[in-house]
Amino acid sequence: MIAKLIEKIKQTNAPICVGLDPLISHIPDYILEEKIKKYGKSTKAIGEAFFEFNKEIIDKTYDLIPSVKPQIAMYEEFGIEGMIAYQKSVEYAKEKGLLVIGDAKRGDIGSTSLAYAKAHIGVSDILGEKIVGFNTDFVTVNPYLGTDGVKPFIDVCNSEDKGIFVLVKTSNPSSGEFQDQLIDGIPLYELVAKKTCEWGAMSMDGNYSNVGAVVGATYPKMSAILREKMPNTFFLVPGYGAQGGTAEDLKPCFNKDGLGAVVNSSRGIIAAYKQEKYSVMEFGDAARAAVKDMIVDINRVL
Ligand SMILES: O=c1ccn([C@@H]2O[C@H](COP(=O)(O)O)[C@@H](O)[C@H]2O)c(=O)[nH]1
Repeated sequence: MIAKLIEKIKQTNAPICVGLDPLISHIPDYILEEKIKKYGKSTKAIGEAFFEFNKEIIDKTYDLIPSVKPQIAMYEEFGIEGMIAYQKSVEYAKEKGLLVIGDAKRGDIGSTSLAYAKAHIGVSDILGEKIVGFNTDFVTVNPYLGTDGVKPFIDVCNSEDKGIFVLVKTSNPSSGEFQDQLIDGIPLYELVAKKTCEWGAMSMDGNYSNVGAVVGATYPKMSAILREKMPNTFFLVPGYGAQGGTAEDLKPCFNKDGLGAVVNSSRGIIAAYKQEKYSVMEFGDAARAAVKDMIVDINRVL
């Protein structure tokens, strides 16, 4: 699957994914009011509003980008109706030819991880009938439980041609609390990186592995170390834009061939219409313009 992502990045010349992280405060009033009129102040209204919002963002950007990354938490907040909006958004993005990275940060004991892997990137068997759950192309994985918590995801990557991104060095301010702790003189994030490379060797897809790494844009010195230690690992890089990561900060995430990373921006794209020059009706056009700016900004440093 990573080879497909790389192919689409080359086609679009855009190593980016648009984060579909809707919040009620992102939804234009005219959409929210229409849904509330129809369904009342309910989770159904929010789910419908989220899908309409995402659909417009996808319609206005799909020809420019290789991928989207819906953040499942934003949908889970609204229970079943939120999850329906998640699934509909995943399906719609795929219909438009986009690859979908489900940001769910799953991971548990082996048997439970297998269920998560099947739910997000795999297939399940119902009395001989094969069915898919969310059917995303990639899912983010929390490695805290170790190899038996990650291996089921790798098995599913291999059987279904899918991919995962393992949390290695996250973008948030407190990420160092655990991730930077030294163990025998080596920071934990480097140990996780080493393990991720070992896991990656079990699922190579061309020059890169289907087992990628989440590496935050906000720690460029650490990204440089990781890039050197993980030459065959593709990075999913959050933290650009709203969290302060700049194009210069992203540079170390890429290999010399200009590949090796896909950069996420969520609020920076989907809430771009909040700038003064746009009206609320133009939220899709604002997202398109923000994507174009992001592509130029990143290509400038590659
Ligand atoms: O280290 C991490 C891992 C995941 N994320 C997720 O990426 C987006 C970032 O959103 P922005 O609005 O572009 O800041 C969000 O879904 C996070 O949960 C991350 O930020 N850092």
